[in-house]
Amino acid sequence: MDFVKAHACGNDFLILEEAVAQRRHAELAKKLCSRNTSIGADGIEFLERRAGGEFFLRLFNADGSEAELSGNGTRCVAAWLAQSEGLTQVTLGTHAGKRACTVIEASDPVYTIESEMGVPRVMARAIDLPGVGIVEGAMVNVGNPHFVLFVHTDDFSAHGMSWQELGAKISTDPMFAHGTNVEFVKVLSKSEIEFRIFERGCGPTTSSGTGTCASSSAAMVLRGVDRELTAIAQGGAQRTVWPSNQEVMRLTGPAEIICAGKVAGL
Ligand SMILES: N[C@@H](CCC[C@H](N)C(=O)O)C(=O)O
Repeated sequence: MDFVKAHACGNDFLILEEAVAQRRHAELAKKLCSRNTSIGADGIEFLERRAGGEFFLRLFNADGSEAELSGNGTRCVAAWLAQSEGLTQVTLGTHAGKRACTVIEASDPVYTIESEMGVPRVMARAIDLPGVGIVEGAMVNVGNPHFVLFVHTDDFSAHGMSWQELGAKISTDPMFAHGTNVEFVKVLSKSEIEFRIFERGCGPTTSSGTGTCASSSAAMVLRGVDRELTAIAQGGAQRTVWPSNQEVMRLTGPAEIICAGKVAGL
């Protein structure tokens, strides 16, 4: 079975052709994303080639759960199609709708790509978390679900817990029927935020495309920061542009093709 591995600011993905999955998506994700016993990744993008040259992506997290989309994963696939097929503009279907990607700089194997990420929906919300109490934040939908908290601590801790510990609790709390991604956001200035990510289905990651959009849109709507932002995660910075609440957000960041190979025994 052929695979490609790519990453965007350390958020890493395997890319497999949908045709090889044969309904084993969840099983393959759990197996191949394992970092000690297989290739290792935060998720798998299954790339389906449809009639008329259209593409469709199904994203499975490392725990085998299926998500609506990934921002970084989508960009990794766009980078792969740029490298392997010379496509500099590509629209990729996802369960959250189509995402148009444009290569704005190619320095193989690193591609800088701008993606249209849909219209974020931001709703301020306080949740009552068992054993923790009331947690103020925002539910944000950018195609997939996010809960964004604003923090002021140096280490992104909140409510007396590390962000990893609190992120795990929020991500799996039953009030989120389908689970949620969680971001801990610090506003550094009108034009810059820094954040940490606890991802539904894989835990802490060094970057997230949808997490970048969720954190940025929450900061724009609820903290009045600029509509063009630099959003810094542990794996690097991405840029977001959101002219108004009704418009599509654009996300720009890198994606790097790491390797391609064959999985033994499959
Ligand atoms: N890292 C991704 C998001 C992947 C999906 C997420 N874990 C979910 O379950 O919604 C990104 O870059 O957006």
